[in-house]
Formats: sequence, structure tokens, C-alpha cells
Amino acid sequence: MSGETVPPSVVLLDIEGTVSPISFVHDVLFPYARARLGAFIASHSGEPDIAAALAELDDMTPGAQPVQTLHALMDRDAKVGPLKLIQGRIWAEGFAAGALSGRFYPEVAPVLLAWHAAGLALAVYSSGSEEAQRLLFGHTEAGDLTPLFVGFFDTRIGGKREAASYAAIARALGRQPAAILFLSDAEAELAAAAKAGLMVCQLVRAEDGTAPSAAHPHAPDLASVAARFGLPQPS
Ligand SMILES: CSCCC(=O)C(=O)COP(=O)(O)O
Ligand SMILES: [Mg+2]
Repeated sequence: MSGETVPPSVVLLDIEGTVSPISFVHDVLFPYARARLGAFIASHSGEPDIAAALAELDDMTPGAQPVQTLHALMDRDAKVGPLKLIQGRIWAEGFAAGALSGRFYPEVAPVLLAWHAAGLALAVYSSGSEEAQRLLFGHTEAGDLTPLFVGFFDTRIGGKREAASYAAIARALGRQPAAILFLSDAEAELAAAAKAGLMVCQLVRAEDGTAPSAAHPHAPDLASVAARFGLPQPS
């Protein structure tokens, strides 16, 4: 362990660019949802959560067709609740049909299993909806990894660039912020988490072309995070 004195007891994980390649999210998941938005809305608009999401979209762009608004939000990769809810519901159908499965970097499942076996608490914080997070971790090549996690947090707890969101996650987990290590590829998210008192480490994935931050420690994969923060390695 270099520099750090007390190893974390909780690891909080981002998804895109941290445990899953950006290309999987942008070239597989997003197009899958985009191609099905119209049909999904036509057949689910009467469901209360979808009706509420459509009303939120209408507030954003009054009078516009919801599919148009969703396309515009997707074009700028907006991390907003109604889009993430609808994407998650479309992915749920894809996972259920066997058309989608999760893609993770190869060391992720073995490292998470080792951390869990050693008693570390694991949690997820992603812009993807809680439902989508559970689907992804429920359909990995190593099987269903959802039992490894004590919490799945999405932007309903707050934005990922807001320090208050990380303080709220610490409270929800019943832990001190300083006991939590947050892993993300995004510098603005790491800055917000550090401001809330969490330990942070940036994942700089070669496949994603992540630019290393000068402000935070960084590592190329989860095994290197383990080495740096005194966490267990897979056997
Ligand atoms: C099944 S998770 C989908 C990920 C997603 O929708 C997204 O916007 C990625 O955001 P992240 O916060 O994980 O970088
Ligand atoms: Mg990310």
C-alpha cells in the first residue's frame, strides 16, 4: 500500500469506463434502447412510472414528441431520470429475451468476488437506473453478481458531480465517508466524492482512452486499485 494508511471498508463503483468499457455502453446498450424507444412508449405509456417519465419529458420540451426529446437527450448523453428509467426498462426486455448480456473488463468479477469474500462492502453508483445496474451485474459471464452488493445508487440520490450525493450515499450505507473508496473514470465525479471526504481512485482504462487526472490517484484496473489501497487480490 502506498500513501494510504487505513484501507477502505466499502468500495463504491461507477459502471461506464470503470467496470464496463465505454464502447459497450455507447455501441451496444444505447443503440439497443434508441431503436426501441417508439415501440416501447407506444406499448407502455399507460404504466404509472412511464407516464410520469413522459410528463417530465414534456416539462423539459413542452409539446414535443417524447421520442424526439429522448433522441435529443441521448445525442448529448444527458444523464436525466426519465431517459435513464426508459432505457433501463427497454434493456430489461433485452436481458429477459437473451438479446443483451453484460460486458465487464476481465479482472472485474474475480476482484469483486475476492473483495466480497474478504468482507468488503460493495456498492454501485451510476447514472444508469438502479434497475439497469441490477440487470447488468445480474447477467455477467461469471453469473449473477448482484448478491455481492449492499447497495445500488442512481441519480435519484443526486447528481454524480455533487458532493452532497456522496454524503447521502455514505449515510444510506451507515458508513463514514472516509471509510469509502469511490472508483470512477470521471474526474468531476472523483472531485465531488473527494470533497465529501471519500477516498477516490480514477480508473484509467487503455481501451477507453481515459485521460489521467493530475488531481487524483489512478490505476489501470481493479487489481492495481487493490495493490494501491491494501485490498485483497483474487487467488
Ligand atoms: C446498465 S448501466 C448503464 C450505464 C448508463 O446508462 C450510463 O449513463 C453510464 O453512466 P455511469 O455513471 O456509469 O458512467
Ligand atoms: Mg463512468
